[in-house]
Amino acid sequence: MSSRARQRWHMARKAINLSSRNRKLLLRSLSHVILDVPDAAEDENQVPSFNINPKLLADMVNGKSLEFLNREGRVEKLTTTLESNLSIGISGDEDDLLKRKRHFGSNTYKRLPPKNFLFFVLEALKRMTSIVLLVCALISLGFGIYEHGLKHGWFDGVTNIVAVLFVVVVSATSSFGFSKRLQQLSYERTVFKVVVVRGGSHREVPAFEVVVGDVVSLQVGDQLPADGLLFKGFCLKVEEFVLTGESNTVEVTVRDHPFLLSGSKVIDGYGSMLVTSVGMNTGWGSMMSAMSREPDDHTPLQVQFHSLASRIGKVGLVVAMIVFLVLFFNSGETKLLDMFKTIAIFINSAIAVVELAIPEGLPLAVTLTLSNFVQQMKKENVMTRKLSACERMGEVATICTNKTGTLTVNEMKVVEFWPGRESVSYDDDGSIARKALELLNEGAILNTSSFVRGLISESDPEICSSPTEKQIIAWAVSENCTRISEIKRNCEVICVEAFDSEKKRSGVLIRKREKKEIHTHWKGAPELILVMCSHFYDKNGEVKFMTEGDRKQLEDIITGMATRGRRCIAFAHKRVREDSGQVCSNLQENELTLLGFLGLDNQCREGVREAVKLCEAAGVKVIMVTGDHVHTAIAVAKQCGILNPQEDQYDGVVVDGAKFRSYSERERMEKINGIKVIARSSPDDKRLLVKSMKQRHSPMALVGHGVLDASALHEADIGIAKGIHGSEVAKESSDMIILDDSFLSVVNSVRRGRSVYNNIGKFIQFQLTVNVAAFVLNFIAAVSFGQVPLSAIQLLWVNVIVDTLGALALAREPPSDDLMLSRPPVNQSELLMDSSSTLMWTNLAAEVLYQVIALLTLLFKGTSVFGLTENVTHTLLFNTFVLCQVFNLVNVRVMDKKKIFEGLKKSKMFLVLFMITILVQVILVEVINKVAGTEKLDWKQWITCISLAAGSWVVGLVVKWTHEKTT
Ligand SMILES: Nc1ncnc2c1ncn2[C@@H]1O[C@H](COP(=O)(O)OP(=O)(O)OP(=O)(O)O)[C@@H](O)[C@H]1O
Ligand SMILES: [Ca+2]
Repeated sequence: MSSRARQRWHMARKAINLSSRNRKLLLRSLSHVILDVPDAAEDENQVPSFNINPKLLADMVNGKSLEFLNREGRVEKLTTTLESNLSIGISGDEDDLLKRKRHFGSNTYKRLPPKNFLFFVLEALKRMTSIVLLVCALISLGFGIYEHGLKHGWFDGVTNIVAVLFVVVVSATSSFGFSKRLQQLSYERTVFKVVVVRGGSHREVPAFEVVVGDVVSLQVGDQLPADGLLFKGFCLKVEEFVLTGESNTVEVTVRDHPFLLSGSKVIDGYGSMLVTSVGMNTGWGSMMSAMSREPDDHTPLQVQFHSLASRIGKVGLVVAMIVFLVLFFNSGETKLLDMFKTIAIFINSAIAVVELAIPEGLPLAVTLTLSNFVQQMKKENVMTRKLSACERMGEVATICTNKTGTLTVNEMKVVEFWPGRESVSYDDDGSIARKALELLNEGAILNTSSFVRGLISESDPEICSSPTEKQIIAWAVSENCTRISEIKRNCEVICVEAFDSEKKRSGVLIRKREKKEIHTHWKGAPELILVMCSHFYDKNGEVKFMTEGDRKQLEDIITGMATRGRRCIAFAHKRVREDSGQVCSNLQENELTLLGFLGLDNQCREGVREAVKLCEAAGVKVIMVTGDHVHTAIAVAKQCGILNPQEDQYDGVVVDGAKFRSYSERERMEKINGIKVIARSSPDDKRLLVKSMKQRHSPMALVGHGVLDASALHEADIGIAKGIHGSEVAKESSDMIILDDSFLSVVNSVRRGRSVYNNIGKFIQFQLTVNVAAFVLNFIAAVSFGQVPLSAIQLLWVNVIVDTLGALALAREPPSDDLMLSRPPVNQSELLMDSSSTLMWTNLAAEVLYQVIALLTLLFKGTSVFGLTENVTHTLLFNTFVLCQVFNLVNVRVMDKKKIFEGLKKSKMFLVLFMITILVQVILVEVINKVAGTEKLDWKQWITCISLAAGSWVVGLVVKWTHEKTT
């Protein structure tokens, strides 16, 4: 026996032994028992893996019990108990992770089982129209059997029932598919990554893989993946998640308040935590579990169409009743038996009228289109978090975007260095004063919230941080040969003020271990740093007092750099006297010495200029909201084509954030139209911008990334977070995430959003043409002949084409390029009413008119003029009707273009469905005549049908041509 087989045999024997001891286990399936055993076997050998009860740990953090923590010997002791290490984390190998998951559980939460298909079928069955139709179909079945006996009488009744069930299944499928999509979205919404330290190196892992004992690095904007204890941190503030759903800001400190709750958000500072409970042991986990049922996120269009479909259905019912009554009172039957016979036929007609009238296809088409949108967008680097965003994207009239990484590439480059008043070019002999440069490097390395991923490689470390900080550190390392580990070894960080877009600067307080000195380092937007300085280092390394003249000169340097499009960062420093042992905890903000400026170049992304142009053509305004200097903003805006080369700061197109904030509400509303760039903005400006836009009822999309952008993202019509450099908090408040951070993806989703409306418009046109044409035809036929001309199975087939094939074929139509050209954004409230839909309505009316006339002529004249039998006439009618719809589908696909075959080759789905429909139609007419109630047609008759159907193309062309001439 191989060792593996022996092992399994061994396990199985153990299992049986075990289960015979424990009767309960036997009740479970055997495979389950066998799988369970390895734990038991292992547990027997190395009894309890961790000497602590997960429940107690959970209670400690939830109850914030310092007492318990102290009893357990604080974080240090707990770390040992949890077999972790505060500096190198857990080992993170498979066995270790498995052991932790077994004892403490994994960081996932139980989800309620999703609603199954049957649920939706029952839902659909419960609708009034379905019930009425089903009852009618049953009655018609009863009459059929009564009249013709079981053998011959069941057919029509059963076909009717199938037709009703078909309607039910279609609407259930669409709701089911939609609920699955929502579930997928709600799952994707909860997935995020965190940085953990395992085996001594930083790694990014999905939050649900975090285990108890993990050391997690926390930065501004992170979401806490689990409950835990802070053991190292600076000015860490979190917005705490409370079970009631409220949130409040809490300062977390290592000594007095180290408790961190899962689901909270870091809004300031940074730190590291030790994970103590995960998954269902946390308050967040149990809440998420309770909420895991898919949210009710129906989009406006869906709501609109659901109610439209059910309203039409009800109207259909009423009309059917009228048809029935008219027929009944006109029939003049007196004998009871005959009366029943007639009723049965009338009921069949009534069902036909209603079935064709209900556009179940509408909600289905919307659902399919939206699903398709989400899928396609994912391929194009956009993750949809809220389904309604798909539609709203098509309405967007303004896109407010930041600059760095979105309009520009994610990478920056240090291209200018000004120690003091002179710039340094690297071709120089490197005669920069050592002292100042050393301090600057120190500031660059320590005054940051970045961390090095993996093991530190001194020459080329992989730094995780914002593009700015990444570049600054890379510059210090490569140009100045700074050794990160050496600096970190020599200095201890005492206090930190982390960078955020509001403060626009960051600072640290460090203690030099050897020299016993304390230093303050600041870096940030140069104007802000300059005002804190009283001295400066000049190029030769001398500290000089900053006269007004010097200050002016330095300001000019800053403006000059900005005009060249650089992001400028100033560095300043101060040595603070070591007060004997006294803990120094605040950063000094005056009398600093300026160390120098760095200028970072940030090129525009490829294609941004074209994308901005495209937006302009599409009537979408682009506003750049950046934290950068006014001149930097102008330079970059000109590069991207947001500003014309002549436009200037003084034209009202560019405003300073401070000025924008100071406007009164009215002023802001007046000016907002002209604004194209907001510079030196704070996150609050974005909120003000969103608010004003909302007041103007102009739908807007906002791109954001920082933690402070969250509320603006939330309030914007469409909040778009950046995938790479966006904080978790920003992502959480967004409707969409651009995974590649690129502005091009935003523009692309506008195009896709428009195609959602476009495709739905096409489908409405198609579906309503069939509905109305069939309805009118059947109504007239029923009233004049007492019977609809189509047999039950023919009706069923027509309904299949109408409700599903059309939706399937049109929902996947790729967006055409001209969706963005010379077309204003869609206006939701005017949907189906605005100018672009006039064509749709005219088209619809013309098609219906043509079809009804053609078909009625066939119906009324078929027998009398052409001498056809009644059955051949009806087959001709049926065939022409179906072919008309298929031809019209081709016509509708391109809506307003005259070249109806353009791009047809690319629409694979469309072609396949087109072929299938025609094939089935041929089979119905030529092969299964008996079942379908048709008569074989000769080639002349086929040509007649096809020519009549092709008439719908002619009608379409005429309408499009007239539309073009009149507009
Ligand atoms: N890590 C940092 N440390 C210190 N100062 C910074 C840092 N990053 C940026 N700054 C300074 O703060 C200013 C604003 O930067 P911020 O990152 O807030 O811009 P933003 O609002 O995100 O704009 P955008 O992303 O459009 O460029 C910059 O011009 C720069 O001078
Ligand atoms: Ca229908």
